[in-house]
Amino acid sequence: MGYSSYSVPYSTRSIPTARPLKNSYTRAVFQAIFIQTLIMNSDSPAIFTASGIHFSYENEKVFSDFSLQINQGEKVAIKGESGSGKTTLFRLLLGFEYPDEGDMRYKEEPYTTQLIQQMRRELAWLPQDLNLGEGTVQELSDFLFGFEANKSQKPSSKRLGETLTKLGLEKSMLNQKYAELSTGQRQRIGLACCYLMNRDILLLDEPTSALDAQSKQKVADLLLQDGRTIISTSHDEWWLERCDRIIDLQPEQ
Ligand SMILES: Nc1ncnc2c1ncn2[C@@H]1O[C@H](COP(=O)(O)OP(=O)(O)OP(=O)(O)O)[C@@H](O)[C@H]1O
Repeated sequence: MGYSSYSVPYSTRSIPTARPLKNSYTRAVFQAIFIQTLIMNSDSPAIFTASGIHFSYENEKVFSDFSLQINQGEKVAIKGESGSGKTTLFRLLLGFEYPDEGDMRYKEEPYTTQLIQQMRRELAWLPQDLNLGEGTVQELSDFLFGFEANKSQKPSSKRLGETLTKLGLEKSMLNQKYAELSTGQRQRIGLACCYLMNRDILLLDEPTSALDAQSKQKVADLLLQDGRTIISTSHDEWWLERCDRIIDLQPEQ
């Protein structure tokens, strides 16, 4: 079975908001600003363009004539039933898989080895089952920001602690063993590191799957409020409602 996609038009979605709105005036202003942002986004340059993609694993057709475009600054969520190809789509965007047919572009340039390397330096990817291994949260951050590509963004312990606080975690968690934390705590630590890498594009696999309502709100406040391009996969209606656009991977009729 192959999957095609459609995007839910903005007009049928509720206006996303990450903060409670105090009164109708605030709401009107916020909506005006938000609608303006959408209009600006529609003119924004394309970051990823996939046209007429066909992709199969050995015995499994995943995409058949699949196309999408994601523009700079958009907050896009990819949804679809289990096995519909969300992770595979990420792998295609990241250049870990190659389409059997079709055209993949990053910033309007066709994929080449060199372009894929450049693209990976310009984005941060948070996989769903992030296993950072042994060590304290501080040690793991030191490890991640020890890579050549991340060195220039290495946060001080103070900044790292402050970011954890913004996500509802205690600063003292820096000294705790990562492996001994809860799934939701680990998820927020991954999100904090992704955020601190300061890349223009974030690919987030199920960013709120293990979080309660309060923690989700903090994640949305941190990640959905700036001009970065955010592409996420999600089954979470709460998160989907707060993204600008949903790409729904639908089984072919
Ligand atoms: N490495 C692989 N080799 C062969 N088939 C694969 C491979 N990875 C995924 N598949 C198959 O491709 C299809 C799409 O898988 P994918 O992991 O992209 O779906 P998904 O939407 O991310 O699912 P989930 O929501 O369960 O994570 C599935 O039928 C899966 O079995």
